[in-house]
Amino acid sequence: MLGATRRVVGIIPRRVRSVRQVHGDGDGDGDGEEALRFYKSRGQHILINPRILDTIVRKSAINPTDTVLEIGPGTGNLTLKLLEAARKVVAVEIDPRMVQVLEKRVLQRGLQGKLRVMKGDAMRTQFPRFDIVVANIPYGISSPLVIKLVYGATPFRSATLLLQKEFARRLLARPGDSGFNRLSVNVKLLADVELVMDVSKRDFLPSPKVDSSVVIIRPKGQVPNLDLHQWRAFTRTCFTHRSKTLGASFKQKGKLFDLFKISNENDDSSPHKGDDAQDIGRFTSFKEKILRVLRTGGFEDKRPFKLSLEELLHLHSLFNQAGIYFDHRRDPKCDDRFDDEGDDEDDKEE
Ligand SMILES: C[S@@+](CC[C@H](N)C(=O)[O-])C[C@H]1O[C@@H](n2cnc3c(N)ncnc32)[C@H](O)[C@@H]1O
Repeated sequence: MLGATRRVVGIIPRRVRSVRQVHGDGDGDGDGEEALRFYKSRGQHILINPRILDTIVRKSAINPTDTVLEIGPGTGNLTLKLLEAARKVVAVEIDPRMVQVLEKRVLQRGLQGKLRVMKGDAMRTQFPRFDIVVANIPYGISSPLVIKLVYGATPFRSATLLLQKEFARRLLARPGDSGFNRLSVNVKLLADVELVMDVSKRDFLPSPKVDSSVVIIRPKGQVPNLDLHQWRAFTRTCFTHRSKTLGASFKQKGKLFDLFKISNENDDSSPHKGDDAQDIGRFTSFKEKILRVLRTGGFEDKRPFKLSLEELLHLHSLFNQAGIYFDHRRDPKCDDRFDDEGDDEDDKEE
């Protein structure tokens, strides 16, 4: 949307030089240095501090044999450094204007043989094989993108990501921390996250309203033996109201009914399936079964954001042992659904 954009060139003359530096060769010959409009709606905040760019590349520990996946290369400030360090860079960019500038700059350096540009939405793109991810991503897709990487089918060594600071804190949060939510626990199940550094809003052009942080996500060597769809549906149910007790959360009629339907669908042997009167009776005993599981495990009075990963895994297995499921889709190979993990109902209220 045009109203949401910010035309940097022209408004702030002092910055014109910087804008040329971010998307041209900076020699002032006008070659590839035409004014670019940066779209806020696309998260177009270009990282212009060379010290931060160098640190990101150094901390990523790129091997010369690596294929690096970069999401949102923009005008290529990071891409050029990645191309020097890696065997190959696969860059996924949605904005054709950015692709044009990027390809021109890469050509000028003679590095085009190492770059593969995939034009399109990273959330709709099937990533090819890669060893590591290094990216200053558009913040609007942080949550689904992190889940797409961590829960995706492609094994990788690490993902160095520049993220909104608050979002990064959620990835780093521990049980009991105010930021600990469904995203934190889902990422924690499969990966370790390390904070590299905080980055000021002044290091971008145009400056965003928020500060940023660089983190490194490293997939764990061992993946727990459980159906990840079931797990993610389970954490969605638990964290809808992060600070309510699980007893109160699971007593909500809508939630109970959804679970009843899912568990009922899974129980093909039920002799009373489809019988209304029997269904009411079965719904009541289903509710009691849920509460029994919570009580037996000592979870009824616990709040999800205070539970450790191990405790949540234990509760999940207790539910499954009792025949209670959270998602009717049972195909663990199906990994194409990456909904937003961060927004539980309590977050929306904040
Ligand atoms: C924060 S800028 C980063 C630019 C550059 N990597 C840098 O560090 O300066 C984000 C980039 O992601 C692109 N982008 C936004 N949404 C995208 C999406 N869904 N898929 C792929 N690229 C996207 C934007 O066009 C923009 O170039």
